[in-house]
Amino acid sequence: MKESFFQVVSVAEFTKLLATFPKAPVQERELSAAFGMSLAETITSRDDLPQAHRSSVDGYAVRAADTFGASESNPAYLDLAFAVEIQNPSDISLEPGHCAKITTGGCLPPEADAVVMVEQTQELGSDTIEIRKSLSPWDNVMLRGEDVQAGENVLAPGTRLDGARIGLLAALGYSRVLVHRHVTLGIISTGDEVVGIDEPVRPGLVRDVNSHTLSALAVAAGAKALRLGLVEDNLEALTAALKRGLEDCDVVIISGGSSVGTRDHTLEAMQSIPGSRILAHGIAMSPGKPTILAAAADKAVLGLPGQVASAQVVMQVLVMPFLAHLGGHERPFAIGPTASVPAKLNRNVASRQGRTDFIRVSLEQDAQNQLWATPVLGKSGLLKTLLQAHGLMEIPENQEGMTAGSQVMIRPLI
Ligand SMILES: Nc1nc2c(c(=O)[nH]1)N[C@H]1C(S)=C(S)[C@@H](COP(=O)(O)OP(=O)(O)OC[C@H]3O[C@@H](n4cnc5c(N)ncnc54)[C@H](O)[C@@H]3O)O[C@H]1N2
Ligand code: MOO
Repeated sequence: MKESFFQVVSVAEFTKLLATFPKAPVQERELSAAFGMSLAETITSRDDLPQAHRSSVDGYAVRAADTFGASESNPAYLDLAFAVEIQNPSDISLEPGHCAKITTGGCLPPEADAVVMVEQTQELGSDTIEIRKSLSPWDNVMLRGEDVQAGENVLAPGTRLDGARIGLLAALGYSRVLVHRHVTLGIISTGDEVVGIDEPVRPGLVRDVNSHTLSALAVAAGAKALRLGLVEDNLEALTAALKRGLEDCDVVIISGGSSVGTRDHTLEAMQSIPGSRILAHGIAMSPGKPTILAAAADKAVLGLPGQVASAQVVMQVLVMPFLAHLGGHERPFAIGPTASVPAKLNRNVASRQGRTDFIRVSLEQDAQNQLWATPVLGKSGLLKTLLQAHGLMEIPENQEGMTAGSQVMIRPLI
């Protein structure tokens, strides 16, 4: 007789186990190739950014006090002293009653403390400028050090390099950075009935959905995905595929065969790897109960349920944050790849205590911009529920369902 699930853990315990796996090694990379990766060093600014007070408009640098009270009907008149060249800051001080022509990004001359936009001025001859606007000190000026001050620690290890942070590193002159290298996830699909997506099917055969959805989601989590092929329900074949996968990848997922049926060999294949340890066989969650976690040396092997919706939910809730953790991201399990959105539940949902439920929900906005979540209930072997759902609502294990009207947080599906 087959064993039943014997090491069922809570979602929180499973997450803790995932967090024990070491982050990917550190490598130096061109900034242009580091987007989405996780920083492995502290970035300290060598300079003030901007390095000087810079104009944020095209116009005239002035002493703000010279414009006080100026308006369309009562303009101020200033003498044009000189024009500032954008690449060569002027060291000539701006005298009272004078202004200097300046372009966007130009450095303010000494004693100037504001810039009036050209649209609010009129040239009167070649050396007198009519100013029709009263300015406050530092109007239209990007102050020296306003972005970053010299010596400031601007980015911490674990920071994900998004567009804004790539821009900051470029501005600070970091053409190469230390990051955690990409994590490679290998995916094995198992099952005698599972065939390649180019194959014809008949009743009894299904095309391999899981390795395609899981690899797409791995890429969305910042990892590289390697589909390691289809393996029949055979322990030797599955063990051999897993061994090969562990040579080439940081993590291996086996999709299918994780339950306790006569043809479920995932657990045994994991146990066949010398020195491996089964850390969990079963999670107190739905869908996704038949999920397995093993450690082979310091690499993780995950057995995911074969059911298409279950595999995707486990991937989104647990494996994608895990890939982010391995990739070096800070707090990957707390934040996850995407933020949750608040919504109101529009009907009661039952749930069993002692198990975390991830309910698929569709979202709709009403005329008052209130987001309403409707549970999409259905079988985990069908694709339909995920096609109709926009997100997942978590019902914690200590709760017996949720009542209509409750404020809930929805984790968007990716
Ligand atoms: N006695 C029990 N039986 C089952 C339990 C249980 O607690 N006790 N849990 C059920 C739940 S929940 C799930 S989920 C499934 C998971 O089973 P496996 O992980 O062993 O998956 P398989 O049996 O291999 O496949 C299940 C189902 O999914 C289809 N499948 C598999 N791989 C793919 C793929 N790559 N692409 C598309 N579809 C795939 C497969 O044909 C099966 O229909 O266990 C229950 N049983
Ligand atoms: O736990 Mo299964 O993964 O519900 O379909």
